[in-house]
Amino acid sequence: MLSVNHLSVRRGDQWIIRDLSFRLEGIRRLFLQGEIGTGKSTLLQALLGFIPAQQGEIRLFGALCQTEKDFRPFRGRIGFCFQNPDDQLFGPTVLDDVAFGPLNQGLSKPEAYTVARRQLEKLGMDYLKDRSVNVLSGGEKNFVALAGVLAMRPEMLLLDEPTNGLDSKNIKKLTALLRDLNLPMLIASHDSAFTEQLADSVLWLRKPENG
Ligand SMILES: Nc1ncnc2c1ncn2[C@@H]1O[C@H](COP(=O)(O)OP(=O)(O)OP(=O)(O)O)[C@@H](O)[C@H]1O
Repeated sequence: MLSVNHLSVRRGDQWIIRDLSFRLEGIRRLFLQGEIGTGKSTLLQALLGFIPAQQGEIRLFGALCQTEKDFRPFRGRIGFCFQNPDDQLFGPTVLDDVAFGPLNQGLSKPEAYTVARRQLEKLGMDYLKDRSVNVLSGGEKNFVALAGVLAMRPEMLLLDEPTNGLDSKNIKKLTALLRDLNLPMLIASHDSAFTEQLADSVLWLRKPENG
């Protein structure tokens, strides 16, 4: 489903990821951990082709992805939540935002809005549906961004710090929700309790030698 072989990624004049290899197969939850700045977000973005890799191989669903164009057909099959949900919410309302993905996938307007409403209900967020995305709290934004991603029925999830802005009750809710999804997922998280609850395995990132 996802395989990474000897991947190296540079940002500016610094190597951020050096010679990294791993695979994500089956219904597994692989967590990315490491100190701040060790490249967790960089890796997730490289896996979607948003940041180019200098060396190594990324395969999505078996296909070798090298240029940005190679990644495009797979982005609709992979649900990605950015570390900052403001980077992916554009509304205007919560319901419009969640319906945007299904509309883009070719559903009719009534179908897309039905899917969006159901997804918000599943997350217990339907009470937000008519609100502007600009007035949501940080935690609400996280859940709405996740609803938008799940409404597209992804085959794999890449989540960047999904517990940011959530209180313990909502971290529990998110944990249960992700466990019930039965999807392969790669999750960057600094939250050790959340990781312990969900991770099948953990990949530790370290700062590479630069020079
Ligand atoms: N656009 C950029 N240009 C140059 N360097 C960048 C850029 N974006 C990030 N970096 C650097 O790349 C390194 C890795 O950043 P990244 O955000 O991937 O780390 P992270 O492990 O996700 O960190 P955190 O745990 O704080 O979220 C950091 O040193 C960061 O300063």
